[in-house]
Amino acid sequence: MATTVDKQRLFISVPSPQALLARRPVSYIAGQLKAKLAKLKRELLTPSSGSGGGAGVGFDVARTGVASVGFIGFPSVGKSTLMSRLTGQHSEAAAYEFTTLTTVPGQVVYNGAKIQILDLPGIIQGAKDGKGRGRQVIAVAKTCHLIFIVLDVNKPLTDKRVIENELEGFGIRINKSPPNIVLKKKDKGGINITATVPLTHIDHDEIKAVLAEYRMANADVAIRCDATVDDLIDVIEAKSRSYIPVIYALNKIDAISIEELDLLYRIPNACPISSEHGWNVDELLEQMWEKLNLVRVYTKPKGKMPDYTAPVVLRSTACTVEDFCNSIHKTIVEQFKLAIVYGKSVKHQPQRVGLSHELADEDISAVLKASYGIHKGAISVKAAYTANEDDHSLGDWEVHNDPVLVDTSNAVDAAEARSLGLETNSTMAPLPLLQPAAARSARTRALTTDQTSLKYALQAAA
Ligand SMILES: Nc1nc2c(ncn2[C@@H]2O[C@H](COP(=O)(O)OP(=O)(O)OP(=O)(O)O)[C@@H](O)[C@H]2O)c(=O)[nH]1
Ligand SMILES: [Mg+2]
Repeated sequence: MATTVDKQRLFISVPSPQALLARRPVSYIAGQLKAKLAKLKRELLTPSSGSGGGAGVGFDVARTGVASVGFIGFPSVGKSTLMSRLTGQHSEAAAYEFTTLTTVPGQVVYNGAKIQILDLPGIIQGAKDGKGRGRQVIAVAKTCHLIFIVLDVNKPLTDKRVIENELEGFGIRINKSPPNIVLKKKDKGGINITATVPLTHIDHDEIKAVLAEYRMANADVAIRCDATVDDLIDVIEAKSRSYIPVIYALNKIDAISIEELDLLYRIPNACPISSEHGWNVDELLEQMWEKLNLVRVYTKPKGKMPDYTAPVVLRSTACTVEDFCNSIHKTIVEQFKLAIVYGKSVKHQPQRVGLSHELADEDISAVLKASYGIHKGAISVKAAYTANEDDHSLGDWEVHNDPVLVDTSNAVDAAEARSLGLETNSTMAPLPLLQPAAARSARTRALTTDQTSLKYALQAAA
């Protein structure tokens, strides 16, 4: 009898093989729970057929300029006052909360770049969970290239953390770059984890738990940073994450002492300002420029100094010669021959480069198109254009930046050519901007910048 009881006790105290298998290390369970939570959060924030987290009516606005900057902050911290100060665009500002109810767009031109500024309604704690119109507001901020978190220096600094949490909870990663983790799904072979640095925040069980939660049974995971579970989840959830730089605009410094101001300067990525008085707004713009990381490319007409007044501004993520050409006119790439570049992006000054070359800030670039050679007949046109005469901006650009080269020495009467503003020597001098009337003249039809005339010139020369 006693033996039976003992057997029963033994049976109860020893778990079954299935239970043993099911038992997982604590880190596995922690990873599983974090992954489950991240999935649920994403489902909550993903708009389901027209409702939910997307930007609603009056919130999303047409994007203009090369980059956009959104203002996020509690109500009445001075966002609209700052907007009016930076752009000259009036945005209603008042001493009561929730003065701004929709997105108010404006524009600032800085270093030749047109930057869109979006004044947004104030948000409150719980915004990401749908309080107020918080989700719509943060959804607009999530599509911006830079966010100004505007804080009132008279309010507790804990407000900064609250706003950061709201943005983080919405998938915005502040002043961070994507974690250096490469995840490759496979068809078979199980999970293969390699790490090039010691992992102090995560172990293999946790990684496997997260991958299992996302139904990844076969994958290569290459970790090249001391990653956390959240980093791994961010890589898996990459589609719903936005890595956006942030500047903390610490507003209303007119109401604090110099000693307090000194303390504010210690906060990283912060800029103390007074939008009402316009104090230190210049520094804010400088910081904005640095964070936006834009690339200015100056165009250079042949035989002339580069045009420093109107750079072509590109984003650093799309700054190849092809992007440069496309930002001027999409037809340029079709006729592209080579670009001559001076500046930081090239080893030799100047250097001939192709479409895939990446340009650097303050580079100087001249684009050459495929040449048309007409050696018979009256006029020799070495380079020609297909610009539409009606498209004035393109015509201007082309003539100023890649001028038609004309050898008029052997055919066109020197005096007549001079009266048309053409060079008459044989050195293939750049052709100045042609007047439409002159362009229509029969004698000079071949010299116009439109395609019809070019065809005529080719026929006449044949
Ligand atoms: N002392 C001081 N007051 C300021 C400053 N900037 C704004 N204010 C005042 O703060 C109040 C709120 O300004 P708004 O610009 O309307 O604030 P907001 O953040 O746009 O507010 P909501 O649209 O409600 O979210 C107004 O009474 C402004 O005059 C500043 O630099 N110093
Ligand atoms: Mg406002």
